[in-house]
Amino acid sequence: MHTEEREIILNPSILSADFTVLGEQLKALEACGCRWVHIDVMDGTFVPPVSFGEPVITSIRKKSGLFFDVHMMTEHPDTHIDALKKAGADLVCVHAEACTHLDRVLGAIREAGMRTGVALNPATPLSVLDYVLDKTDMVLVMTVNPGFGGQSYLPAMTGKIRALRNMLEKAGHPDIRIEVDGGINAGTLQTVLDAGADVLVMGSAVFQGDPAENFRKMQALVR
Ligand SMILES: O=C(CO)[C@H](O)[C@H](O)COP(=O)(O)O
Ligand SMILES: [Fe+2]
Repeated sequence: MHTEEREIILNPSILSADFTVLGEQLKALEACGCRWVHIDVMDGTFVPPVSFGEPVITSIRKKSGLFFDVHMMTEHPDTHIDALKKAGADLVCVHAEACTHLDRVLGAIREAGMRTGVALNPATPLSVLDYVLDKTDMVLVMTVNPGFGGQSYLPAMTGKIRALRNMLEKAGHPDIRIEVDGGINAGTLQTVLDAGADVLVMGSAVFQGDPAENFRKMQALVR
C-alpha cells in the first residue's frame, strides 16, 4: 500500500476529556465520522501519573462503538491482556521499554483476539522493532515524553517517523500503521503526515473546547 492510498485516522485521546460528559462527547465525535478513540492507561510507575484502567474502559465501552486503541503506559502490560479484552479493547499498544519479552507479549495480545501496537519513547531506537514486525499491527512513535497531555511536539521525531516509514516499506510491511502521539495539532499535523504517520492522536487539540467542532476542523485540515 502506498502512502497516498492510506486512510488517515484521527484518534482523539480521552486523557484531556471531561469525564463527567465523556459518553455524550464520544457519541458526538462518532456522529461526525470519528472511528477510533485513544485510551491512555498510566500506572504511576512507568510514567508518574495514574490515569485509569479496565473499569473505566468497561464503562465507556457500554456507551461507544468506537475502535478502542489502548496505550499502555505501564510496567508489566502482559498482566492486563485478558482484562483489557474483557473490558472491550480492540488494540493494545505496549511500550517496548516496559517489555522484557516483547515478542511473547505481542503474541499473547493477538492470541486474545486484539490488534497489537509497539510504542517507542522518543529516545528508543527503531532497531527494537527488527524482529517483531510480523507480530505488529501498529508502531506508536511518541512525539513527546509520555505521561502528560498538552506538551510540545519534539521536532527530532519527524526524522524518526520518516525513517520508520522507510524501514517498514523496505522490510515488506507497508501496511503496519504509524501512530504519533504528543503535541499533534493544527500546527504539527501536516509535518507528521508528510513524514508518513497515518494514525494521529490528539488530546488537547480535540478535547479543549468543543470536541466535535475541533474534530471537524482537524478533518478539514487532513482533506
Ligand atoms: O500518551 C499520551 C501522553 O503521554 C497522550 O495520548 C496524550 O493525551 C497526548 O496529549 P496531547 O495531544 O495533548 O499532546
Ligand atoms: Fe497516548
